[in-house]
Amino acid sequence: MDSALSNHIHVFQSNEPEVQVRPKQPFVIGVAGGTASGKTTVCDMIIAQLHDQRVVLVSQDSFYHVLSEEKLKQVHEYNFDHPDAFNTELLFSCMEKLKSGHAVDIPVYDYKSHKNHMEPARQVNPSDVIILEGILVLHDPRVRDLMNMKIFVDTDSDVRLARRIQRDTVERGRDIQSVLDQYAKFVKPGFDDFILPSKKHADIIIPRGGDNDVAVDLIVQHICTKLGQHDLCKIYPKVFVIHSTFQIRGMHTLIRDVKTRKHDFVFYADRLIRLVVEHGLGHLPFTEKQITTPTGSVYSGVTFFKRLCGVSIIRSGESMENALRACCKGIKIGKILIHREGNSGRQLIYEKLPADISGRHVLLLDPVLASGNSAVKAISLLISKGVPESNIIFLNLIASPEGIHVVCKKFPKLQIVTSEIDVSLNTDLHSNQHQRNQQHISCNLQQERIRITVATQKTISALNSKVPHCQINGASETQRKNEKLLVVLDAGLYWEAIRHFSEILCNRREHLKLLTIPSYEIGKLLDPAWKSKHHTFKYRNVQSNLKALTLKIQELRRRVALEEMGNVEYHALIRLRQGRWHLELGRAHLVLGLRYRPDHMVISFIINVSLLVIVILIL
Ligand SMILES: Nc1ncnc2c1ncn2[C@@H]1O[C@H](COP(=O)(O)OP(=O)(O)O)[C@@H](O)[C@H]1O
Ligand SMILES: Nc1ccn([C@@H]2O[C@H](COP(=O)(O)O)[C@@H](O)[C@H]2O)c(=O)n1
Repeated sequence: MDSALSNHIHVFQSNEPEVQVRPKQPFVIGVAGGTASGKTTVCDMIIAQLHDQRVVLVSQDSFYHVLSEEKLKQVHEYNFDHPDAFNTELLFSCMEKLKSGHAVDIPVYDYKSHKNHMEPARQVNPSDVIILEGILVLHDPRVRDLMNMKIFVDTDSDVRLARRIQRDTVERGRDIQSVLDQYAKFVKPGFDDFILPSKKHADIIIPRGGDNDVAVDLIVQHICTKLGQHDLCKIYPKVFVIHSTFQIRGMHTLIRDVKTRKHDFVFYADRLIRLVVEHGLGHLPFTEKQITTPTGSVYSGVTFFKRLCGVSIIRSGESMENALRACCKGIKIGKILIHREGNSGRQLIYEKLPADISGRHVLLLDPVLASGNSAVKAISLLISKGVPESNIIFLNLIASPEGIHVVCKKFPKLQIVTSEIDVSLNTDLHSNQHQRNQQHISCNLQQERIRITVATQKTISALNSKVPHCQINGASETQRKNEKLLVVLDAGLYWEAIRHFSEILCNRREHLKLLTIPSYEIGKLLDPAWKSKHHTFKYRNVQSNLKALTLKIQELRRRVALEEMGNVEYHALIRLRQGRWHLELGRAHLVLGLRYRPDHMVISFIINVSLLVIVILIL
């Protein structure tokens, strides 16, 4: 160690206990690149964007060896672009101290005098983010290993030379000739021999340096995510965030982008969901197992825990079901529907859970954990059904810090697996961004359902006017039931609507009931107990040569058997375009009826025509 320099670069202990001073490790970023590539400019941009974090910048230049008077006299012969020009031992020890939460004093380098300014030295305090910048910061493996993120600023050499001439003549007291001589003799060879080869260690290469604000934005977002996750994962050891890579950040960027098209959104959301599900499965218990391979050797492995089930929080949770099914063949999936009342109130509307759920590990599915209120309601329900808290793994794509606090404080043994903790969900949980996230997550299901729901609501209100109120016990009760029914229908739970609200539904006119709630037959498959005496249409009457329709019914049966209740193309089944109403419904019914039940249809057709004639005659 240079004695002159080490006198002035010292490391000191904080007086307070370590854990109180720095409860977490700082995030260390190394920024390397050729001379005048824009390293300092990129660092300044990162620091400006990380305005709410404590960031310190350390320059490798501060660790140039102190030159003897003799060397200073021949300074134009000195190679400042060789690794040996730096006191890397001291640099390493300072960075190590900073990383472990200790403050250090570092001198400020003066390029005009080629000296480290001893007085005053710069005190660098431990911070959330430490950026180490310099031409050769990626050269030494020990220094590299201290870094959480390694960046290489890659700028064209002609541009760098031009900048260097300008900068060194204006700011560093050099003339053009000396800059060019130094460049040819030391700077360029140093770049080729040491700086450029260190590029391979970089995690991120930024072409065009400070001009590349997209790269800087991505880096800042990544750092913010890491910083947010550090805190929460430390406070709550049962919170697991899947390892963030630029692939994952890229997918998150896409699913948040308002310009992303629906099918791209679904594709990337599905990819992320799959990663979360796979990660979540890794948190399940296992038992050790030895097997014999085809070559006769014994392999000591593990076997998965088999008593599992999924539970999705309707509606967005359903968008995670396919990923779970793809990973766990034949897994049972239950459902919980929670209705929001005001900002914090939640009402449980509907639940369908495996009867033996108390003996299973439960993967609770909801892509967005925002306020945590719905999650708390759903988890409380699972616990009331006998599921131990520690047997629940809550899987989501995006979690807000607030949601994590709410859930983890109430259920400290429950595990949360998420792909990202998003602080922006905190600021306004009911903001447009949040709503967009929610809509995005479930858009593939929702768009379908909204159309069906609007149509169904119209039908229900149209039908209500036709149902004599005396058939139901009291108008207010009817209203309440209708309201509940609409929520259930809104969730696409048609068979459940039929099962629980049969007294409202069974008095509807036949064809409208059939056409607006075509899942009736599926409901029957699920629960043969419900029967309507008014109902006449039977899909089993469909002629066997109508292959397409038969295949569709088989497909529906298969999906019902798998308990896959969402996303069924009901309209396609009845050959009706979605979003169409009265006329097309009537026409579709007439066509279907005439084809499959001509006897019935002809009679009702005659009755209708007769009624029409009577009305015309009266008028
Ligand atoms: N994108 C840019 N466009 C124009 N000039 C730039 C740009 N980035 C940096 N510079 C200039 O180039 C010189 C070197 O930039 P700097 O960020 O200090 O590079 P380094 O830290 O890699 O030596 C400075 O004078 C700076 O103002
Ligand atoms: N006394 C010195 C020390 C260093 N240099 C040159 O500075 C370059 C590194 O600084 P950047 O800001 O350009 O990254 C390096 O290439 C050295 O040649 C110097 O000229 N004099």
